[in-house]
Amino acid sequence: QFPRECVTSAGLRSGQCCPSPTGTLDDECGSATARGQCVSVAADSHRHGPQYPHDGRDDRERWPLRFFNRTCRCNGSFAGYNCGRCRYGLTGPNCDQRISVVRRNVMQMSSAEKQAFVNSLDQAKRTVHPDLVICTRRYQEVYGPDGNTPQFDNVTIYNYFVWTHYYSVSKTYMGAGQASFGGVDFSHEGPGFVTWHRFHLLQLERDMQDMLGDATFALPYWNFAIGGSECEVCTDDLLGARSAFDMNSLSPNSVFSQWRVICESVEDYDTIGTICNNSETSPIRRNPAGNVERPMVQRLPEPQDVVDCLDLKTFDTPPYYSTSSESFRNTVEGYSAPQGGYDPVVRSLHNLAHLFLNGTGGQTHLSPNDPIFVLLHTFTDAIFDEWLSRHTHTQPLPAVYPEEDAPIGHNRQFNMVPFWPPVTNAEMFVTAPENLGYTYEVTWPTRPYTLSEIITIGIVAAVLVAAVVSGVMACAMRARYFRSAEGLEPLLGETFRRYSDRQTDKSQSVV
Ligand SMILES: O=C(O)c1cc2cc(O)c(O)cc2[nH]1
Repeated sequence: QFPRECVTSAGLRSGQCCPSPTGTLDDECGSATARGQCVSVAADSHRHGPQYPHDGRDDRERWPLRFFNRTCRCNGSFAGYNCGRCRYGLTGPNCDQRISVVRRNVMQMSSAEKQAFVNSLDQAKRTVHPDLVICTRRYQEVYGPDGNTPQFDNVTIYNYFVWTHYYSVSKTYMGAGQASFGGVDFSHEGPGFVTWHRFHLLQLERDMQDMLGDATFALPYWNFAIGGSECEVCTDDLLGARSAFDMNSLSPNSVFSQWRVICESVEDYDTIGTICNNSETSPIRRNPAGNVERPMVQRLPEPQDVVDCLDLKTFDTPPYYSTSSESFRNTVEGYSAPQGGYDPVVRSLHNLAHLFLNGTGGQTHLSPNDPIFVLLHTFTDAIFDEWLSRHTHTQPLPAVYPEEDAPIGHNRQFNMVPFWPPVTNAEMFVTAPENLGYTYEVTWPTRPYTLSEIITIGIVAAVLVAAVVSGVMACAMRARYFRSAEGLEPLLGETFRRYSDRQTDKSQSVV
């Protein structure tokens, strides 16, 4: 959420977070080397949708203005909270070398690659984030009981990934004894669903690249649209098999059975207004296809669902919410049928994959605690990127992304909560290979042919075959003709000569 060096009492009171990449004076945002400068934060001021009627009550409104109003703006290829890093897809001291980050199907990785990925996730679960810390109190209480002890915690790289998701979905605290307001979600049920989760993954990938010292490290994906009720990534060489002792737990042979979740105490957050911190509590729970009360979520999405969803032409439709129809976003998110029609009982694609997991991964405030979340969302992001590349030749970007009237947090220029430095939905609404430096190695399922297409193909094929056959026959006859004309067919020539000779002899004898 915020750089460690900004959350001192003085830093918070100044409202400015413009550190120097070299740690020297007079070098805010690397201004001494023209990397960037300290500027006022631009926060979205367009009207948001009617779902949130409590303006003024939530720290996340007009993010991040409740905490900071000045931040670094980096020049050219530089990026990061102090402009000490490079934009996505670039590396080197001057950020002028291209790098390629290729996200691959986890099922096509070698055993050694799978093992390396599992180990790197486990390392991220144990490594304290080098730069960022999380707030553990609402802004009203953030200076601590004595007014001079800022309430922030260190957090590990993976737990930061979990915490940011929790913070974005948590309810609005309405005061002691009042019910918290749940009709708010800064990362789901709106157009920002795809952009928010895209940045969420990029942040984790970047943090893991830094942790590993490998700028090409790429998060893999799980193609969950394979139908059936088997969780193919739930094996001990990947995300953990089912425990033989407890249907809802992970096998002790998986390192993930040792993981403990954060952000479980929702009751406290919602009733006494606390915020999740880095404290780990219970193990991950998962029981794929085991929700007997909801048979509809016992099967994974089908390949055809991806085909149908990618065919939808409109990015999002009013009210830009979980009730939108004919919206690509609401369909890939999974509140609509794969063909786009909204139906309140339907769960498809991304939502269906979450609910299929049936446990930690199926509850929004907890779901990233189960590392399957990473693979599920890289695939969701791959579908989003494929949609962008197929549909934006005809529609200009970012104009198809709503500028106003989306649910709070989801307007085009809204800074996505709770990321730092501020990053808007619009900045993630771009094709990944050209703008964000990563690609997916993926083959998309294709639509089966319709009856009229099959008939047309049959007719065209028959005409082609007839044309080829008649062409071949014509050539053969011509060849034969030329050979005979050149006297190259002695037998026929002989027969013909003898016959004509006989005719000649006959006519001579008559005469
Ligand atoms: O009920 C749903 O549709 C549902 C559950 C769930 C969990 C999760 O972590 C998400 O990110 C989305 C989601 N949707």
